[in-house]
Amino acid sequence: MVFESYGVAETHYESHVAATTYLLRPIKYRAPLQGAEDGTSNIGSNIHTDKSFSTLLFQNQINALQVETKNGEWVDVDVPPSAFVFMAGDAYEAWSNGRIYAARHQVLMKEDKQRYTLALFTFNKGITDIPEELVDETHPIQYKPFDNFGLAWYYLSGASSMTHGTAKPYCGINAR
Ligand SMILES: O=C(O)CCC(=O)C(=O)O
Ligand SMILES: [Fe+2]
Repeated sequence: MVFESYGVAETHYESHVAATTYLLRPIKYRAPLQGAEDGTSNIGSNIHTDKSFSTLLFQNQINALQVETKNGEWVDVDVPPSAFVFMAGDAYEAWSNGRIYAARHQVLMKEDKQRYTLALFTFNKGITDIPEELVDETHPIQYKPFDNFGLAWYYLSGASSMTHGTAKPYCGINAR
């Protein structure tokens, strides 16, 4: 759908799918500790952006995900029972030449119940080029061709902020 809406399905979708690899991660979050005083026992996952191309989330009907909007407001994501959450990762942001935003998010546990999430991450193998169709006068090129796993290792090595996006620092043009 996204590739179609940008008019790059014919030229880029097949090669994209051929280069896609998947990682399924089941996650268990414990309920907040009762009586804990440090105020952090409800943190299920710290603020981050995903290092994947895309992420699909399915949860056991316990809401806890919060996403930051572009203007810095944190919103609770109320996920209907049989719905999935689709998130764009740093690689999607770079591939789309910054048109798609990899939102920061976190997991804050509120209910006194365990939470389970199935997270399906997609990553691109090899070097990902920025489609030339997504570069024009109003969208000058912002990212260099990049290696999605290289981006993830860059983050894990501690070379960039743990709480902000990794696309700009890893493969941004004029990155600081
Ligand atoms: O459990 C969730 O809802 C989010 C998990 C997450 O952000 C992640 O694994 O990257
Ligand atoms: Fe995430």
